[in-house]
Amino acid sequence: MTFIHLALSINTSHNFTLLKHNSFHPFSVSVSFSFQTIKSLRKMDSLFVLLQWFSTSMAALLALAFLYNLWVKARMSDNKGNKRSTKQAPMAAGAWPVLGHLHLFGGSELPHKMLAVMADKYGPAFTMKFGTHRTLVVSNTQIVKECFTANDTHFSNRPSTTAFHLMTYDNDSVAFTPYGPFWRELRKISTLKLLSNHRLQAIKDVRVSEVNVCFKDLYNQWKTNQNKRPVLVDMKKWFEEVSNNVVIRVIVGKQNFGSKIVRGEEEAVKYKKIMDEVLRLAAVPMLSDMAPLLGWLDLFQGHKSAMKRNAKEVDNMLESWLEEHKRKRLSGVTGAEEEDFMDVMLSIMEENKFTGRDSNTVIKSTVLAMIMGGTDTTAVSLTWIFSLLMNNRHVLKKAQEELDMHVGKDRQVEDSDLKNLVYLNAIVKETMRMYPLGALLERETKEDCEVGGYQVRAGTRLLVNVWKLQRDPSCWTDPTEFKPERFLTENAKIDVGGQHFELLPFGAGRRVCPGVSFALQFMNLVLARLIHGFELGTPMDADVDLTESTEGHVNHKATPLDLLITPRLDSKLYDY
Ligand code: HEM
Repeated sequence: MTFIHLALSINTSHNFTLLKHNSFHPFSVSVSFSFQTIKSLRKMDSLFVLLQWFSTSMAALLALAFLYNLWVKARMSDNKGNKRSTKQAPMAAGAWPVLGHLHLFGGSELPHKMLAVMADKYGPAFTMKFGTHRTLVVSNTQIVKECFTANDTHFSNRPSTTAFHLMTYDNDSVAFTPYGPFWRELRKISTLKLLSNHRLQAIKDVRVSEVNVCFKDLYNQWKTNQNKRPVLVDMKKWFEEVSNNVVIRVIVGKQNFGSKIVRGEEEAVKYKKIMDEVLRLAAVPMLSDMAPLLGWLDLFQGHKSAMKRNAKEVDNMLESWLEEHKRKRLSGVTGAEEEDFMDVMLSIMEENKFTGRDSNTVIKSTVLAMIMGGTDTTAVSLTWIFSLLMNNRHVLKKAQEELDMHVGKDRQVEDSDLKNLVYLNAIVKETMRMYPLGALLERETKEDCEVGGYQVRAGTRLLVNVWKLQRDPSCWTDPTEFKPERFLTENAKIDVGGQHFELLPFGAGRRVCPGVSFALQFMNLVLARLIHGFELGTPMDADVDLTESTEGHVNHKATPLDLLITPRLDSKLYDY
């Protein structure tokens, strides 16, 4: 009401001023005409009704304009009332209706490399349209820092896809559920009960024993090799095997599971088949995810029904593991020291039910998120580490010297040695700098915010070009060269935990990867054991092909990594 009154008084006095001062002005003709018209109308009965109608309409209009103005002002200022920019980040040229810039992708060029070239043209923050999704692409340390510090709560949702929705219980999953109390609780449980340094220490023996199984197997491959010459090993497969051994053991308690995949045991082989299918289908581009208008075309490809079929198999597998765990708990077989992550989740869910959520689904989704987060990622990273080492033999030699100095040649490397192996640690960081698995990090804004001086509207997707960031010449000297030494000298203080925005292989902010310590501890142990215990070579001493693959969600090496392996320690040390 107050606004209407205010508007009314402004309206009246304004008209009056006009009438008074414009008598001889060219405008005065019309103004005095209106004045005269109103005068004569006053004589008619309807004059007051008309005047009332006119002023009420004007008042309503002005009130609306006033409210609109307030709303615009509110959009233009943040929670603290500071003025927000109205500037929009530049939009890349070449967007098509419906598809946006999607048509530019899908060729042989890797998306992160294409976006890096575009950033050189449009700047460190620019906008694109992926189908109907407006997306802000950022690739500069300062701007990325703004996203994950001042604006972190805004950017704390991760967009899902049809594949993840159908196959990974995304709404109940720590990896995809929207930021909020449920996510916070799941994240706390996963961190405290599986991924914290304390928990990693507690399950150290289990982890190391699973690594040992694979090393024993590697040694036996050489031992049974004719004439005990170097044996050629498919290292990509071997890394998958060892990472599955460790992750499946600590999460669902199954021993030597990854090794059984190779030996052909039914359950392990079935698991591998199902998980490979999840990864394959998750990499299939679905039009409905980008341009809902064209979503009907997905029907012709049949991927959606394949996803549903596979989701059923994933669920059956997890359900049978859950039933096994419940039976064991009922029979009292599980002691506290033998508890795996699924056991821990079961006991937590017995006491702490999430309202409106099915406990079994929450357990299955969390277990699946940990398996998916922990296996492929570490195996692919190890493949990159060894590929780079084979192409930089001086680095390999220096790492072996560090091991010989700290560990000697009379015993195997232990978990406790890792903290002293600074050069090895630098090799891992340098590899993750050059070949980040998540070359593009994706998030979504929940609210309007400002990034790099540009207005970002709620619902906009954020794409951080980690690959470009980690090769930025203003942050890194000789950025395209493999130089682990940089992490011992000029970049010694930079780590991978998400606090240094020029190096983000595990992401940043609230949704940073919770498995950083788990992954580093595991990868450093495998790296140390392998280069300490074996001489490594390539067939014909050739360089390893470093082509990155355009398929899938992680940035992996396109071709196999076959290495020649020969033990370098006394044979009695291989009886792990
Ligand atoms: C070399 C190994 C690994 C790499 C490079 C990696 C990388 C990443 C990245 C880039 C993200 C997204 C972070 C963000 O949005 O800011 C992520 C999320 C996640 N990772 Fe990892 N990861 C690795 C190992 C692991 C392991 C070992 C686990 C668990 C056993 C794990 C579990 C997860 C989970 C659950 C999330 C989702 C977190 C959330 O949304 O709250 N990751 N990881």
